Amino acid sequence: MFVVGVVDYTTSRLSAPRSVCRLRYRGARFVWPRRRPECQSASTSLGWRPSATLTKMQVVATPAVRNPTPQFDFRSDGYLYCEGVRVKDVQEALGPEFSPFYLYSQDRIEANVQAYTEALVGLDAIVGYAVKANNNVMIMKLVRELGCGAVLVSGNELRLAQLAGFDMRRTVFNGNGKTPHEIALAVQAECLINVDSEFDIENILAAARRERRRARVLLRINPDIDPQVHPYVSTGLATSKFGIRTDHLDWFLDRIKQNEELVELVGVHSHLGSTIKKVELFHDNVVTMLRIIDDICAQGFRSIRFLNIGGGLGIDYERNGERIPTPQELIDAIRPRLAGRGLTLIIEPGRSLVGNAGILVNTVIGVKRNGDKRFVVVDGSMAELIRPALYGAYQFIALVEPGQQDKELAEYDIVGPVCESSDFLGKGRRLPEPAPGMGLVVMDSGAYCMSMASNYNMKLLPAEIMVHGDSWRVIRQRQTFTDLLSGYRELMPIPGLES
Ligand SMILES: Cc1ncc(COP(=O)(O)O)c(C=O)c1O
Ligand SMILES: N[C@@H](CCCC[NH3+])C(=O)O
Repeated sequence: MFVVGVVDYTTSRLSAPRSVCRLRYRGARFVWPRRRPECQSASTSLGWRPSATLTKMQVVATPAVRNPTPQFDFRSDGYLYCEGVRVKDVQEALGPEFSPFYLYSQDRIEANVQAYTEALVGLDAIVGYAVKANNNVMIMKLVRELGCGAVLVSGNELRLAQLAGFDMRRTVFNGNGKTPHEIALAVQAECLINVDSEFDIENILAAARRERRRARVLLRINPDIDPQVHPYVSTGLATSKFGIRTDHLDWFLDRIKQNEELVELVGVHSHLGSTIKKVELFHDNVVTMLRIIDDICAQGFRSIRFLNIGGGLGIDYERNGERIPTPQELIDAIRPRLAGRGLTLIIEPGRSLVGNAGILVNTVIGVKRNGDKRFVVVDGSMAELIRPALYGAYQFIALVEPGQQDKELAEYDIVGPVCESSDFLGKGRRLPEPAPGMGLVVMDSGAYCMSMASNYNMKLLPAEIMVHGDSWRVIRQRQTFTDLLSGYRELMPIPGLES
C-alpha cells in the first residue's frame, strides 16, 4: 500500500503524481469523487483503496491493481496474503537465512486443474501435467491426486513421476534428445513415448527388443505453425529442433510397419510453444493433426487412439487487462473438430496449471542510486528466477508489505546480487521506496522458475512453501552449503560430509 495522492478538502485540491482526478496505475483506475468532497470512502475499482481523514484524504493504492489470482491478494492493511496466510509472517518465521523462498497456493493449483477437467467434460481426455514447469514432488503428487497424468522430458523426471505415484501408462515421455538409457526406462515403465527423430525410433526399437516389451509410440509432428511467442519458447515452426516434418513422415511410418511386433503407433503429438494467447492457434493445430491422422490411417494403421496437442496456454503475467483465454475457451475452440473421431485427447499444460500459483519472496538488501538511475537490490536473482534474464520476461513485482509512507513512488530496476548485468527481476518498476529487510515479491513464479533455478555464484536453491487455508508447510528444504559440496565427498575431507 502506498500513497498516490492527497486530497485536501479544505482547498479541494488533489495533489498527486498526475494532478488529475482520474488516476491510472497499470490499467486500474481510481475515480476521485470530485463532486462529493465530504465522501469518506471514495469509489474505487480494481484494488484502489482510499483512506480518509476529516480534512484530507490520502489516496492510497495497493500494488496488485488487477488481481487475476484471488488466492494472492493485497488487503487493505497493505500486506500480501496467500489464501489465509500473510506472506510477511512466513518471511519473518523463516528468517533472512531462508530468503528468498518460493511460496505456492494449493487452492490455486486445485482451481487451475479443475478449470481443465471441467472444460473437458464429455471428452475422453488426459490432462498431462508438464513436470518441467515445476518438479516439486509434492506438487506432482497433488496434481496426480487431482487426476492428471504427466509429461516427462528426462529420465529423472520419469523416476520422480514414479515416486509421485503416477500411473505410468498415462504419462508421455517426450524430448528431442532422449538417451538410450532414458528410453529403456520409458519402455520398462510403459510410458507413451514420443518419437522425435530417426535415432529416437532406432533406440526405441533396440530397447523394446532388449526389454521384450512392445513400446507404445506417438509421432511428434512439427506442424510449422507460428505460436506468436518469444522465439525461445516457440517449438512448432519448421526451423525448430523439435518434431518430424510432415514431408518426412513416410520414412517413420515404414520403419514402424517393418517392426510392428516391437512398436505400436498409438497416436500423434505436437506442441506449438509456450505462453500462447490465441486459441485459434490450438484450433489450427488440431485441424493439421487430424489431417495427418487421416493420412496415417489411410496407410493401414489401425491403432491410432491418441491426439496429443501439447501444452502452451499462456497466463496473465502483465496484469494489464489483456484477456488471456481460459482452458474452457481453448477446449471450446477445438471440441467441434473432435466430435465423432473416437480419439483420446491429451493436453499437456504446465504454466497454466502452476504458473499463477507461486510467488518468489525476496528480501530487500538496499536501495542504490547511480545518477538518475535507481535500483532495488534484493537477495533473489537470476539464479533463482531466470525468466527475465533469459527472455526479457515480465512478471509483476510488488512489496509484500506497506512501503515507507513518507517516501515517493519512483521507478526502480529490481536486481539481484549475481555478477551479471542480465541479473534483473524487473526493470523500470514503479514502487514506493522499500527499506532494507522488506519483502519484495515476484508474482506468477510457479512455473519455470524454481525448476530452472541454478547454483550460479554458489547460490542455494530456495525452500518451497505450500499454503493451504490458514496454514503453511515446507515442501522442499532450502539447499545447504553441505549439499553443494556433496560432489567432492570422495576427493577431500569436508566436515559433515565424511561418509
Ligand atoms: C512437449 C511439451 N509439452 C508441454 C509443455 C508445457 O507447456 P506450457 O507450460 O506452456 O503449458 C512444453 C513446454 O513448452 C512442451 O515442450
Ligand atoms: N522456460 C520457458 C518455457 C519453456 C517451455 C518448455 N518447452 C519459460 O519460462 O517460459
